[in-house]
Amino acid sequence: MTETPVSLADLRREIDRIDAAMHGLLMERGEIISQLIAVKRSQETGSAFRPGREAAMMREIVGRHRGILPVDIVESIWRVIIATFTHVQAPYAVHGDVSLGGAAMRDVARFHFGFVVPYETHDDASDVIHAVAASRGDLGLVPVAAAGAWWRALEPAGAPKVIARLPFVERADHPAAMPCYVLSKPVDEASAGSDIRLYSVVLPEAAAPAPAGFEVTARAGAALLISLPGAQPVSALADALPAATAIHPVGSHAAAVPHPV
Ligand SMILES: O=C(O)C(=O)C[C@]1(C(=O)O)C=C[C@@H](O)C=C1
Repeated sequence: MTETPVSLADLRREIDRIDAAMHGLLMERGEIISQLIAVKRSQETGSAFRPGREAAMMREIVGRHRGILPVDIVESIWRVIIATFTHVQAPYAVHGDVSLGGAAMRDVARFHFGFVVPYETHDDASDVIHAVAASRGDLGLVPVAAAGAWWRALEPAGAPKVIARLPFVERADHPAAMPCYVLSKPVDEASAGSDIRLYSVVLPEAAAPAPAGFEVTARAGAALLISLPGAQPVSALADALPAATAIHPVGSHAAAVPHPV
């Protein structure tokens, strides 16, 4: 017996059913976010961002993804959902440092935060840090490779800190690939996801060698930005750098999600 081929109309009815279900679920998600706003207000203070939670969600989503839909789209859709629902909880803007290219920075901002969240450009990291510091709860985007010792402005206790590193999902052909740090006014480490802590280190002189066994994420003369995995205590850094004139925590971020996992 030959099977009756499924008609185009039947397939489109299936697509309509799935789209209606997805839209319904998104609206239901919105209702949960309304409840979450009330719970967060009563339990906590400060910013709505939970970058550690966001990284864990991306890990789950990328880990279970299968099929013909490119993982880029899945990542982008959920980034926009999460960023937009964060904006619904408490409006914020994203400030991008365009010193390494406006197009690449815009791609990073739009891919991860969508179009509802306002995006403003700045000529350098220092301007971004000022904008974040002067805001109620805005985010800054600074390329990891930005010039100068920009991270030194994050040293004072009340100054903005690194709370995430983008892209969350690490793969060779990422569509918004420029590595960037996300800055915000200080949040607690648990919220940021503390897989990797960042330290600003100042060596006694510009020519001094970087400490062996530590990942130097950025360097400008004597100023270093060092990434310390969660397992490595900061005392190890201090021990390796007896001559350092300063070691300051400047934030933390979740480890990237590798893809394929
Ligand atoms: O889980 C939370 O605390 C939320 O605010 C929800 C949510 C989301 O939309 O899933 C939004 C913002 C946070 O950064 C993390 C997740």
